[in-house]
Amino acid sequence: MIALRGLTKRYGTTVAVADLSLRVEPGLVTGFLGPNGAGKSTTMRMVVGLDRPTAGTALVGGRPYGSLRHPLREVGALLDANAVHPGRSARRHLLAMARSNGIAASRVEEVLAAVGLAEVAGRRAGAFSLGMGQRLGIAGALLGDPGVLMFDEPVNGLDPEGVRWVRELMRSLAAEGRTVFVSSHLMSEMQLTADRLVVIGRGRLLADAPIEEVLGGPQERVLVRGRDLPRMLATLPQGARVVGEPPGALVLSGVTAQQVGDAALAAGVAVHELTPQRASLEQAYMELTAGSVEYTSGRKS
Ligand SMILES: Nc1ncnc2c1ncn2[C@@H]1O[C@H](COP(=O)(O)OP(=O)(O)OP(=O)(O)O)[C@@H](O)[C@H]1O
Repeated sequence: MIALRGLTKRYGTTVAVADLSLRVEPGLVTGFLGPNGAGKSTTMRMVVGLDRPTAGTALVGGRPYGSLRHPLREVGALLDANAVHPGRSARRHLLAMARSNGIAASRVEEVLAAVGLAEVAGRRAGAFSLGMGQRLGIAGALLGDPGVLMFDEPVNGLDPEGVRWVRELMRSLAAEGRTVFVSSHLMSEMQLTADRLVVIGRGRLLADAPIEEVLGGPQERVLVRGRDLPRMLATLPQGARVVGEPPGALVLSGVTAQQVGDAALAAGVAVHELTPQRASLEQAYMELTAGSVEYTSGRKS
């Protein structure tokens, strides 16, 4: 578990992280979201002792990172995939990390195979592609078989197969009972991967909840396309509302797809499409962070 209490970081007059208190629980994938500059990387860096909090605490398994004897066995982190000596091979890089943390050299071969780098492990890390660098960073995080894992933008630069691999890896690490804390700007990917979400903006906590709650619960919308839709509206149950009118269709809330289908049948209206629509995380995220975006393009929409 990761526990933050009143965690605060200032750089001069910039408040990067402001009084953040939360727990990242084991057995779940917790997504960490926020606009550029929101303070995600700074928060993660403080958890692993790379930055000193101005105030507050960050604990891993109940202890400060600095007091862990073999930190890589407690918490693995992918924070900056470029933080590898470019002249070193992937294998030598991992062997050096293993040695300093009392980890068996055989584990290096295991993680190289797990991330798909076994065949290129002898090559200079400096010649790696962005995606290979990410895989090497993930290998480093997994090296000590830790109970807590943090990944800052792990799918950055990965191809679709790699993105899917990361998703499955996160899910399986959580299923093994580990704590998985992962930041990303890819909302569609987070929607598929995370159980819980922590959203911050300008260093402050905006949401800390199960993903379903952030998405606004199970109230579905239903898109219906067909002929004579206005005729059908009269037969819908009470509570049904039209919330959108894309060309040739209606978007309804307050009813299920089944109720809409039944109402259409009762009204003798031909239906060409009937689709339940879930709120997208992107939409929910945009609404949550609307007031906290630091860097915006000039265009207003
Ligand atoms: N070493 C530093 N010196 C001064 N300011 C810093 C430093 N590191 C981060 N900041 C500032 O702290 C704020 C938070 O930055 P941080 O990198 O943690 O955000 P982030 O949420 O990870 O952003 P992104 O999504 O763009 O990676 C920003 O305003 C940033 O400019």
